[in-house]
Amino acid sequence: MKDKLEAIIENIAPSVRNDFLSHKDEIGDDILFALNSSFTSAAKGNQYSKDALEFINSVIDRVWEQLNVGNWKDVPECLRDVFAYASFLKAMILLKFTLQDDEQNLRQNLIDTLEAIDRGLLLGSSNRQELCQLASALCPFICDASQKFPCENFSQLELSKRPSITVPHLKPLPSKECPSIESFLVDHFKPRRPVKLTGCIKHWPALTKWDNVRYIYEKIGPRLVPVEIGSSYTSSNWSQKLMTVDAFIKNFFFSETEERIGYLAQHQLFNQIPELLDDICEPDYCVLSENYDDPVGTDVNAWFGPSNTVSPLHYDPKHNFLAQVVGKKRVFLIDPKWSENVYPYDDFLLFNTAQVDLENIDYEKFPKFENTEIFECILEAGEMLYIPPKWWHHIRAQSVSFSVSFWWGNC
Ligand SMILES: O=C(O)CCC(=O)C(=O)O
Ligand SMILES: [Fe+2]
Repeated sequence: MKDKLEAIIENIAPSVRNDFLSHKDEIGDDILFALNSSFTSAAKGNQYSKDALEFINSVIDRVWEQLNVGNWKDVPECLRDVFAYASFLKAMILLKFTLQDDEQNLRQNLIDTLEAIDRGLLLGSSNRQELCQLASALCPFICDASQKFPCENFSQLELSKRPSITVPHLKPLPSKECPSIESFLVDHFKPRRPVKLTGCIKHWPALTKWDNVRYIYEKIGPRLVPVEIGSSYTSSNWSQKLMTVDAFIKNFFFSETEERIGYLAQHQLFNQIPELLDDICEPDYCVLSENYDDPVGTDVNAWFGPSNTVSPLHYDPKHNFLAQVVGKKRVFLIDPKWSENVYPYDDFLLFNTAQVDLENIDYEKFPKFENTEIFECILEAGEMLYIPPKWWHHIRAQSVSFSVSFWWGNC
């Protein structure tokens, strides 16, 4: 194992160094000095590495503070690059310790190393390929092959115990079996009409693999991911925390005492762990676009959680396929022509979220909602829901659920 890890670092370290040296003008002299000297000590792997670790930690702390100032979209790219370089160097230094250290500290050192890499991937923007490669090489050494789980498959876990909510004026959403791209274009994409599609993702390996607890544990268990905690993002008890997938599953799927809901929601898991892309496939319909002159990619997000996660009524600006891989979800959809009836928040952060809560509708406060037409659909594993841009949707998981969303269409 040590030889393999050593070889990987030797192989990718020079390209990381070349990368930050080529950006030296944007990085600034003091940070460049810190990165360079950390690199030199880490490469030597001698007793100076402890100082190098402190040094690089201070760079990481400093950049982390700067990353947390203001709005995320305004953060300069170069700061995120520096965060990635520093994270890689921290991982390199920690791995050098690991390679010199005795077996006793080995696993903990590897866990700390992977945490540094994942933080680099979550907040940084450079050297993604190198960080991903190192992370996936570390994972098998951290997983415990003798780990026991309370059940083999997620779908064996008890179904939702909460009473289902009552919503008036429900209409069932139409469903189609794998239409041609042409008929999907004419009947749904152009007129922006939602539909449930069956038979389109049945070839995905994820459909059989992701229900298996051991598969998920071995593939992504040690990885650090953002988890939303609380009943929904509009509630006052809501927070976000970074934790490993393993801890997330233990605390929020298997624990009998945990009352709170945890949700790995709207996370670009496939950018962080690209090997998961082998298990899924972008739907062919995503070739459709509203503007072919200015191609933009598809945003792929993971939504993984226990029963009863709720995404409250909101809309998104792009076309969306929500593909259900494990478990089932109940979805409510409302045409944008009824937007006034759902009382969108005024707040600039929540402008795409409705004040009307479908879990508990307050008709006195929101009288116009009474006459709103609502489509309902139960999305089962193997099915895919087309949600057109600006369509309001409220989604509640009725079991453990793993979905993948594709936001696409360039509008
Ligand atoms: O599945 C969910 O909880 C929400 C999904 C969603 O809002 C989306 O894909 O845009
Ligand atoms: Fe959404």
